[in-house]
Amino acid sequence: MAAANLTSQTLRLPTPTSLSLSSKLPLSSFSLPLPSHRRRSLVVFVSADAKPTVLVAEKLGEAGLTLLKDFANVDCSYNLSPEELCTKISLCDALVVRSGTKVSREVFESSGGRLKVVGRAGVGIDNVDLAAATEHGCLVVNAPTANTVAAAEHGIALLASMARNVAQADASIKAGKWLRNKYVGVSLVGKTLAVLGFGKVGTEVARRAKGLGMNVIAHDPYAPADRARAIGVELVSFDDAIATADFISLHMPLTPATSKMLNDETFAKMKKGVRIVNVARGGVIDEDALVRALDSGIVAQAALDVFTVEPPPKDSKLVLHELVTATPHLGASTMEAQEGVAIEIAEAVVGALKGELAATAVNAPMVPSEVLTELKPFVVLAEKLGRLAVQLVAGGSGVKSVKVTYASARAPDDLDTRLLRAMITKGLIEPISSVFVNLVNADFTAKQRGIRITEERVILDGSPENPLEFIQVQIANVESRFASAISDSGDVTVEGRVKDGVPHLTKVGSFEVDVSLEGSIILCSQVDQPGMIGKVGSILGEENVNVSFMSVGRIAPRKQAVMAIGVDEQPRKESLKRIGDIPAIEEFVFLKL
Ligand SMILES: NC(=O)C1=CN([C@@H]2O[C@H](COP(=O)(O)OP(=O)(O)OC[C@H]3O[C@@H](n4cnc5c(N)ncnc54)[C@H](O)[C@@H]3O)[C@@H](O)[C@H]2O)C=CC1
Ligand SMILES: O=C(O)C(=O)COP(=O)(O)O
Repeated sequence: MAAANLTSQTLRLPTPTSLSLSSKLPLSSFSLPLPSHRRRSLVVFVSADAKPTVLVAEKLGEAGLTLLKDFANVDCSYNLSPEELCTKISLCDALVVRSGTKVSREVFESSGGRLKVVGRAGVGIDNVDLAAATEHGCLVVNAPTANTVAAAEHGIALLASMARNVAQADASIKAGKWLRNKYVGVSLVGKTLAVLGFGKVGTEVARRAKGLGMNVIAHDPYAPADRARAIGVELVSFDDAIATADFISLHMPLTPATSKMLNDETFAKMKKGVRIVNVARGGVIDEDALVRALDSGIVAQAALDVFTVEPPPKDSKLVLHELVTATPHLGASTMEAQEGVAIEIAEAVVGALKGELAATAVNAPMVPSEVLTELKPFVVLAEKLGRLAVQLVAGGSGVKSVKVTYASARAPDDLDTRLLRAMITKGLIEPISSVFVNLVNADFTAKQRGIRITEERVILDGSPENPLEFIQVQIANVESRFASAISDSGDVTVEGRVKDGVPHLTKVGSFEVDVSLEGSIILCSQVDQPGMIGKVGSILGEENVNVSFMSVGRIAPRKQAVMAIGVDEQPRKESLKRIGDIPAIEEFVFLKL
């Protein structure tokens, strides 16, 4: 996830002797104990009571449909027009598509915030507007592995049938002809195949092509050379690949960087008579330039499964070209792949609707479940610290600059802070807006609201058993509703730790306190003196407000102090006024968690 407005740095400090170690919680799933009126999972926000509705907009294998139906109301509506999709989507929590449905910005806008998961039953997500999905807090998941072999096999099928003119010869014999001289082909053995895009499909194509006796080279700026070497493939530059190859097979995703990678200029650098296979995306080739290259003889033949516009126009020069073998985007269309993809996507969509973090998330960080289990109490702490900090800011002072400090005995690489940062952002933004923030849209929402979050790591000495010792949230350049919350650095500051699995507030401004972060909190500031706890406690008792925790932090005996009181119920306005009226109390604030 892009985090353009984030910076981080690392400091090393000794471990404070007073630190208590938090215990690990045994957790089977990831649902956060938020207040019941806003009980939401981290990733998606589907009401626990109602069965979610999943719109399946393209044909999906039966096994996947069964999995979806076990959990949700499933509406299978194929061939919807863009307008029909926009109308239906406002009634759906999840949408499942293949490559034939454009999930545009209008779809997210039309959903009215209800659409929380888009499942792409396949690999390529170029038909989904990922930026719009992220802006709308909608998780996008795909099924990245189940159709790899099918796509690779189709690539090999196209390669071999193109080389031997199978499709053209078949059409000719069916037209009553017997043209043995016209359809003399070329051999594959000993020829050089350049695989462009050495990912899952590209690797499987390379492996199979080697089995056919081809010399395989590959170009992929991001692929590790040792993975290529392991199957006897040499990684080369793009120019070397296209200049050397007798056959070129395309396997990169369609992105702004790969769009029209094959164009007049690059065709001109190819070996005359090269043959091209495309089972990736039509848009990686400039199709008009390919027609020109076929006509001029630079490209001897092309075998295409994918097109810039699908289906291509009936009079497409490319499809009708006699040197072109074409199939209607069949790469993933085997019985086995479709069953596998359907199961893979149904599991991902159901998991996401249940609030689990998806392993195949495209627009959110993937957090392994063991990391989640360990981080869970800190995730709760992070959100609550964000909530407390923002409520301490006086109205009118805009939150623009937030510094988060994570203190841990672990090495920086061992602590993934994306989840914590997202939850702090959620805590900071939700109390002051109507926006729901989740892991998908947290960084985007912060950036959009002009909030710059900087992260700092403090590396503690000592046992790295726990992921974190404390988290501190500081909001700079703001006034506070509670002056004592301003620390020596001039920032609104709150700090918390996890104790026995429960998040605690342990610092407000420069005052050390200790109150568990359950229910709500009253903070009072006064000059330390006997009887204060009793006075406040008895007012709350008379008002039938249950106190869960009380703690006083002070500079020194009988000097300035902050009293933190955890309460289970929200006190009435009058009760709070009575507390404020206690003569020794200089200021007080009620904070909802
Ligand atoms: N025709 C069909 O039915 C199917 C098509 N596909 C398409 O095949 C493509 C590859 O799929 P997978 O191998 O599963 O994805 P993948 O993500 O495993 O591999 C893609 C590879 O392309 C590389 N790449 C990115 N930019 C590149 C560039 N500028 N030049 C060269 N390589 C670049 C990446 O580093 C990555 O290794 C995708 O576009 C996908 O949509 C996949 C399955 C079926
Ligand atoms: O998985 C991919 O990227 C594909 O291109 C397969 O597309 P499909 O699901 O068959 O429409």
